Amino acid sequence: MNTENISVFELAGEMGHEQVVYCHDEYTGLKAIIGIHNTSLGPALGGTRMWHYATEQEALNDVLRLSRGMTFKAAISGLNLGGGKAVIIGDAKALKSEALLRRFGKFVDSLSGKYITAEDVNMTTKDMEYISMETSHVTGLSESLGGGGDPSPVTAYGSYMGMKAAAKFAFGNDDLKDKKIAVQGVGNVGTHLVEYLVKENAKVYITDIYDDKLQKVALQYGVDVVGMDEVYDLDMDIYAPCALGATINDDTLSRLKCSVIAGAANNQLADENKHGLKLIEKGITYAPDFLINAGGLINVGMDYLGPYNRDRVFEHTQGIYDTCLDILKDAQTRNITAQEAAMDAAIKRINDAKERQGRM
Ligand SMILES: NC(=O)c1ccc[n+]([C@@H]2O[C@H](COP(=O)([O-])OP(=O)(O)OC[C@H]3O[C@@H](n4cnc5c(N)ncnc54)[C@H](O)[C@@H]3O)[C@@H](O)[C@H]2O)c1
Repeated sequence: MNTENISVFELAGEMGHEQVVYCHDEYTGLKAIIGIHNTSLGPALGGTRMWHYATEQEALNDVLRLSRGMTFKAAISGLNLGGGKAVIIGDAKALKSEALLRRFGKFVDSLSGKYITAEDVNMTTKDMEYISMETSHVTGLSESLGGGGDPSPVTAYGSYMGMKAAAKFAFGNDDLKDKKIAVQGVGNVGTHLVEYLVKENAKVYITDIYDDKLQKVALQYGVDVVGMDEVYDLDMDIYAPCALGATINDDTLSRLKCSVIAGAANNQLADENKHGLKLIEKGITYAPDFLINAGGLINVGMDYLGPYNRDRVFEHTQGIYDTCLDILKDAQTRNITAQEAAMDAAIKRINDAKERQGRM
């Protein structure tokens, strides 16, 4: 969609946003936009991203797109939370300061809990600490401050659960022993995922941009390294994208020989509809990304709703297995893509809440 000449109201109307808040502070140089997409299920939770956007329009598009995504992720995860997100415009290295973050915290506070912030790209747990000096509507604080800490192990666990459910659907059982699995990206999430897979005696292959990371993980877990492009031609049962989005596209779909795709990366399908349908045509079972990578959100969400308990977080995240299996069966019955079935389930939960509130 060309959004250049569209007003904020038109854009928000088209995407279903409730509120868009512009935050400005001359002294600290703060320019931020908070997007509150939907609060039917609860307060809108989503991280703050700091990015050097080329234009304000680009920042607006990003915050609207990301906050909308959070609504569906929270809904499908069974959390009583809505979807929101914030962007701070500017180069984090040059502009980020305690004063700017605290000023931003005051803006978050002015929304009285309708929006809850957390970490995202170019933000750290330390930054969350500064924000928390001005508002209690922040989550993702470090463990030393009583927060849930690093969400990546939980995201990896949820992705692992989603992968097992997809395996059950595709192969008739969820045992990953001897399954050939390629993990693309051994960063925070990918490395934890490798650990789960190795424990189950899967045959794991890894790839990454950075050779040092690859060697370290290969040595630690005894797994094989494959080339960054070679991974798409690998003779494998399961492909687990844990690096970038849009790796399922026209090019890779003509090469992938796997039976299952299940990984943590966001927006894996370059074109949700076109490539979702192509996956059905090729007989590849696809575990919807926003469903199976929701462990991180579950971690920060349960941290905010409190009291935080790591065991409860993992228990809730385990539920991704059943949800994923239900979604895959539903998609098959209705002959629609898994992504579409997952979206329908999320929308249904939101509409049920609206109905209870007399808003439908
Ligand atoms: N961290 C979380 O809790 C979380 C939650 C939800 C979704 N995700 C998504 O999961 C993915 C991984 O997150 P992360 O926190 O592990 O990030 P990360 O930055 O720690 O790891 C990503 C890894 O992918 C590698 N990589 C980048 N491009 C690559 C390529 N073309 N081929 C192979 N490797 C490549 C990077 O070198 C890095 O090691 C991201 O898409 C992220 O948006 C993460």
